[in-house]
Amino acid sequence: MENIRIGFIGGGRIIQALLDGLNEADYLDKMHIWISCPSAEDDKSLLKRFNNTIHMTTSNTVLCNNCDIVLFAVKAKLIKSVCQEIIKTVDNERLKNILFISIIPGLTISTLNQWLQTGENIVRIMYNVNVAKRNGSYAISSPKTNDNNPLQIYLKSVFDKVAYFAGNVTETELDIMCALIGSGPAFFCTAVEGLADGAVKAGLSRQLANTLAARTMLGCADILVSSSKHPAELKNDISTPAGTTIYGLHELENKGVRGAYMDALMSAFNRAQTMADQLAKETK
Ligand SMILES: NC(=O)C1=CN([C@@H]2O[C@H](COP(=O)(O)OP(=O)(O)OC[C@H]3O[C@@H](n4cnc5c(N)ncnc54)[C@H](OP(=O)(O)O)[C@@H]3O)[C@@H](O)[C@H]2O)C=CC1
Ligand SMILES: O=C(O)[C@@H]1CCC=N1
Repeated sequence: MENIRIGFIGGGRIIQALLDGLNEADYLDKMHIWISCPSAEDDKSLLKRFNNTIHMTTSNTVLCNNCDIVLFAVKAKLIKSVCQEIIKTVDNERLKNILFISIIPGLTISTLNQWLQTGENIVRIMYNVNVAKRNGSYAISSPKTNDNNPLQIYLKSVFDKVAYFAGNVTETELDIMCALIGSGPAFFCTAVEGLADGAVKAGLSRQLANTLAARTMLGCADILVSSSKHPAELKNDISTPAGTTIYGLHELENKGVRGAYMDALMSAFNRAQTMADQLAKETK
């Protein structure tokens, strides 16, 4: 297992978050990691940042020829051309031995399979930027035939170092999780930013307001995760009758904050499904 080589096609923000987390787990130097991206030749900042523990190339073909697991981490609009490039340039037998992973929202295993034509060696994963601090969440969607695949077992052991495993789920559930865990950090950031802005308006310094808003969210999440308390219970514990909190909560209800979060989740989920449909049409 220790000799398994993982390649990332695309080395952007979500891959760097994963590498940060694995580095913090003291695991990066025990792995064999390749990254391919157009800027690999000119930009050595990732090599520096990870102490040359990774290999970088501009060639997706070189990466596929050197890796057992290949994870697609490019923008959705590029994925078809990347797959076409790979099937043209990499030997067919080699392609069949690779476990392909996609973290691209919506993109289904069936669409990827039509482009790659390598059988059932395709798995979808969704995870989030929180892996950078080993506090991520992830889920897998894969054909049953991959359950005992040593490459998938190894991949899971890697993600387990930096993220909570939400389970083996259907592809629709993975799209819901894309909205909840993938986009969720951005949704929470808007709450942190709004609360901090309010504190600044009331007179607190920007730095203190940002730090305290974020730390308040962190502490609250810790209680909810460790106690399995319902969020409404914690909210009720905090709300003194005729006190400050219930006045603030009334404002949030007047502005429809819960409906706004529900709409945000549904909109992100629907977007993943629309992207899936658009990508599926590209196979025709
Ligand atoms: N950001 C997030 O929180 C999450 C993102 N995702 C998904 O992951 C994917 C990547 O997202 P993210 O990391 O944020 O995006 P970024 O824009 O940060 O990174 C994209 C990467 O793709 C590389 N790239 C561009 N063209 C090619 C090519 N032809 N071959 C190989 N690599 C290429 C870029 O390289 P260069 O810089 O050299 O151009 C860059 O390293 C997206 O599909 C996104 O939806 C999924 C879950 C969470
Ligand atoms: O915004 C996006 O499309 C990606 C997927 C989840 C988080 N970022």
